[in-house]
Amino acid sequence: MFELAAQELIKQGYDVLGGYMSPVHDAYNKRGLAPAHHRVAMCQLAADTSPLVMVDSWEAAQEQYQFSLHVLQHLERAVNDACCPNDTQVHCETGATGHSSERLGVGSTADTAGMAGRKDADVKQPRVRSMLLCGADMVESLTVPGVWQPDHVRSILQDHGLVCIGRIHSDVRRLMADPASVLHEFQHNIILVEDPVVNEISSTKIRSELCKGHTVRYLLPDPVIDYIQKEHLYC
Ligand SMILES: Nc1ncnc2c1ncn2[C@@H]1O[C@H](COP(=O)(O)OP(=O)(O)OP(=O)(O)O)[C@@H](O)[C@H]1O
Ligand SMILES: NC(=O)c1ccc[n+]([C@@H]2O[C@H](COP(=O)(O)O)[C@@H](O)[C@H]2O)c1
Repeated sequence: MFELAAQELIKQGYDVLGGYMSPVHDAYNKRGLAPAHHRVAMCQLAADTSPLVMVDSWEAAQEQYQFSLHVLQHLERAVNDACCPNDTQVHCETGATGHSSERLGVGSTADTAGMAGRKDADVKQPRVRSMLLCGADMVESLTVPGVWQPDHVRSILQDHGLVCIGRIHSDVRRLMADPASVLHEFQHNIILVEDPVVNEISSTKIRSELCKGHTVRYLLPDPVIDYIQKEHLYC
């Protein structure tokens, strides 16, 4: 997901600093999830060899569940504080065609955005913006009543933006074409990326295969598989 997102953003003229995986808080209570400290450790192992992807354990470490908007806000603050002190930052408006002066972090609530960046006290640095990276099923969920708070959806779309990786069974283009939809209103802030190699990988399916004792080799990085076996997760 991160590689596809970064490739598309760079093609569109963005300056991508990196991607963050942010494992969800245990209080999200999604069935089948391992405890957060194990998910943070597995994400770290998966990101270890990536020059792009990092892990942010802030969300998982909070006292209660955090909404995705607040995770994006935290990430943006943390990256900007680390990249450049306040007095060396400038806000950049994004033009319709050129984003080259904008620096981005991409966040995926996978149970995601990024940073690197030069620090030059003498030069005004553009502010980094965090974006939500997710699959098309999650973008669809933004329009399902009761799942997300409408003001959060507006802020995510307006202030941050979305990178959406296509998933079969999810038709985001159709939703975006509906003039009544918030996705239509903010379509200029939604970047759709089609995976050239369609994959139906789902974390629920992987957990289910693990539970049956079946192989998941090549679906997960080897160090993550080793960790799952060592910690006896998902069985
Ligand atoms: N194969 C995939 N293609 C595109 N996006 C994906 C894919 N798998 C996961 N994602 C996205 O990654 C994010 C985190 O997904 P999550 O960990 O909930 O896994 P999931 O596979 O969507 O879960 P489930 O098995 O419950 O559907 C979501 O935004 C989801 O849409
Ligand atoms: N209101 C919200 O901020 C909101 C609602 C639903 C899911 N999410 C996030 O989406 C991610 C994936 O959730 P699911 O695995 O349930 O699709 C999680 O990180 C979760 O926190 C956020």
